[in-house]
Amino acid sequence: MKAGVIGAGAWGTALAQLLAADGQDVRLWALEADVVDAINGAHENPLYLPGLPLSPSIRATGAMADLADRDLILVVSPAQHLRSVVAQAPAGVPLVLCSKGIEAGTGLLMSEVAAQAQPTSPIAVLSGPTFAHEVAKGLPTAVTFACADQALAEKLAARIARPTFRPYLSDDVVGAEIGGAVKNVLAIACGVSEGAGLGLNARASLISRGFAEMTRFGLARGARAETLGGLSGLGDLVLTCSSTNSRNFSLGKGLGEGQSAADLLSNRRTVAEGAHTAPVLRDAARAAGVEMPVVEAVCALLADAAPLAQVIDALLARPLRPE
Ligand SMILES: NC(=O)C1=CN([C@@H]2O[C@H](COP(=O)(O)OP(=O)(O)OC[C@H]3O[C@@H](n4cnc5c(N)ncnc54)[C@H](O)[C@@H]3O)[C@@H](O)[C@H]2O)C=CC1
Ligand SMILES: O=C(CO)COP(=O)(O)O
Repeated sequence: MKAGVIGAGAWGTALAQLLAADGQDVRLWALEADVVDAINGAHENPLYLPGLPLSPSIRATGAMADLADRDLILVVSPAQHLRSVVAQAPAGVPLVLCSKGIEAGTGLLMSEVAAQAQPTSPIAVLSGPTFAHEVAKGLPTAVTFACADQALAEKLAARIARPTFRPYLSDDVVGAEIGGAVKNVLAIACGVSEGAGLGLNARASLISRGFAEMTRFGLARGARAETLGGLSGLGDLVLTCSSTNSRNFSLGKGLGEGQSAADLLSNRRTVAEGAHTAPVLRDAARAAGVEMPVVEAVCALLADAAPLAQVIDALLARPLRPE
């Protein structure tokens, strides 16, 4: 069994550790040479997953050609870089997409991007409530594992499942992807609420009304309601909207405390996917005639286009309507 992982950020490193925990040969492609050296030398990733000893059976590389002998590849780059890394991956090898987002410029989901970049590679999606550091420590975790081909899904999920890591199978690839992409934007909204001291009632309302937005958008794009209400939708929404362990929630918290989006987004090493997804999602929703007022509010704050008090007042002053 020869798995490869593309992307040695927090999540790619955690997934490599999960796969290698029983001594399996895992090859991990990293962008940064110092990350390659640290993983191969000291068996750690101080840049993206500090403080966690990694299995010596993970071999890091900076050369995509070193993944040529892999029979399964997990793609874990930031969403906006998925096209370029998948284009460099070996052709025809099953790809498990673990990035969460929508491509700027095209409005495509990650599976659609990957299908364009590697048309001969079978594609699956792994998504759900998964803080990287918890998975790397072996804490219990469940995810949605979606693939149009259910026989392949069973085979691949069995390769990835571990005693504390439980994939649930689905054939709703679009649903799994939309949940993961939209919840990042809603997590920014919940962070804003926290930073501005709006209280727990406000947060619960944002989660519920945000879930209504996710459902409306997902159904319009062909997702199934039960997928959106599952691990990759509601499950991940609840996780990411509740903790400063989430980069998206933390970004929102900064906004809610009055910091500017420009300052919060400049020079960050780690990715807050919701900031990239928000404007693309807003445009896609508008084009589809789907109302997403919470997403619109997040976009206004990210663009530093309106004062926080005005954005909050506008959300609360919307016309009364049936739930
Ligand atoms: N961290 C987490 O707990 C989870 C993250 N994810 C998703 O995984 C994806 C990757 O996130 P993380 O591993 O957290 O990243 P991270 O924020 O820990 O690290 C940033 C990553 O971006 C890479 N990068 C920067 N510029 C790049 C370029 N030009 N081309 C390719 N890669 C580049 C860096 O090498 C690094 O691997 C995101 O879509 C995220 O939403 C999904 C589930 C959990
Ligand atoms: O996707 C995640 C957990 O499932 C990680 O969330 P953040 O990217 O907001 O840290």
